[in-house]
Amino acid sequence: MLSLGLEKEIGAWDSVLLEPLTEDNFISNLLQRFKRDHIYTYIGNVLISINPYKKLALYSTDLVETYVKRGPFQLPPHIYAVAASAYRWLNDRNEDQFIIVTGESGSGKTEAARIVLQFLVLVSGDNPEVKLIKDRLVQANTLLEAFGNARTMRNDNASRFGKFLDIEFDYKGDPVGGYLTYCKSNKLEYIHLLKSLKLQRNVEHYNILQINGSQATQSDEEDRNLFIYTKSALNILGFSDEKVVDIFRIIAVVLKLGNLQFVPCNNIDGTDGCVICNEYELFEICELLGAEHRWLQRALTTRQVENGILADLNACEAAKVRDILCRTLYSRTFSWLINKINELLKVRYGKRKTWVC
Ligand SMILES: Nc1ncnc2c1ncn2[C@@H]1O[C@H](COP(=O)(O)OP(=O)(O)OP(=O)(O)O)[C@@H](O)[C@H]1O
Repeated sequence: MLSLGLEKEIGAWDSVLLEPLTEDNFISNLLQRFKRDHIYTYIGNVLISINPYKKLALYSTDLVETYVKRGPFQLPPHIYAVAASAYRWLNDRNEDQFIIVTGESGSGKTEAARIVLQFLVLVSGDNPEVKLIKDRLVQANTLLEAFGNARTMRNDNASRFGKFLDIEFDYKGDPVGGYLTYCKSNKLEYIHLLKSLKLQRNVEHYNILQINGSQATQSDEEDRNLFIYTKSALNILGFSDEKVVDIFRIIAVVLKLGNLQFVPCNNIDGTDGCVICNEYELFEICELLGAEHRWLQRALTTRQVENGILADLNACEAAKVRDILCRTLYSRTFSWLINKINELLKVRYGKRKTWVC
């Protein structure tokens, strides 16, 4: 069994016990503990977690069991203690539970929510029906990250939306379904972020790997695995192969649309117009969409001024139209995906209580 290392514990587990309780003492207690890899500290019944940005031996099945058996504050602060306490209240007192995870970008919220979900998977029942629901909850989370997270300056896996995962339980404390709600933020709308979407890296690197095979770097390998993982999550959630291909086709269209470049040109009548300088991309997009080339070209470079009369867009306007099309395609695909996931997670029979994370 993983040692709890109680003898190595340092500082105050609970900040409210600090004497005197000043900001300086509070920070230096957190720092002292963090230096010894004690990333968790309580402040009353709130858990403070400091991102270690490295793998620590803090999570295991044995430790889950230990925290399930013991009450809060009997063991060092841990996210398992929070999850165990919520699970206990849910079962023993039949009360709905909320776990609110908050912090700045890169502070470890996504990771914390994932650890809580893993905890739930380990402590709840194992009959085939429950197992199926648990698999779906975990895969739903994987898909949300793949489609809704992107690499930013601060975080390789930054969420571009806020989310509520509502898990519903039966009277035995086993999950019977769930419901995902996401708050679309502007972050998901910014087109330049599409360039760093995790899925893009996956799709791109997967293609590169297909061609280059053995020359894969470690990060290519990682991206390839993520791509395969995402694909298998879609399959586990019950998306048909045909639907999976459709989803990746739309992602490819969005990425290729983003590559289109418009160069200014002058029309005979003296007005500004533009042409697409990398037309091969447009041909590929049309092939993926099953659309006719001249129609898409017209839609991107002109606008209707009156019934049947078209006016050319300048290069800047055309780029805006391209971006709006990308954004709309991506955000509708994302909403469609969430709706499909929710259909799959829907409770089939009477629920008893709720846990929201
Ligand atoms: N408990 C942890 N142990 C080890 N590494 C961690 C832990 N929590 C977070 N990390 C690391 O920090 C990175 C950023 O964490 P995470 O994505 O959870 O942040 P976040 O708060 O959800 O950010 P955002 O708000 O931008 O989505 C993770 O990819 C992981 O590498």
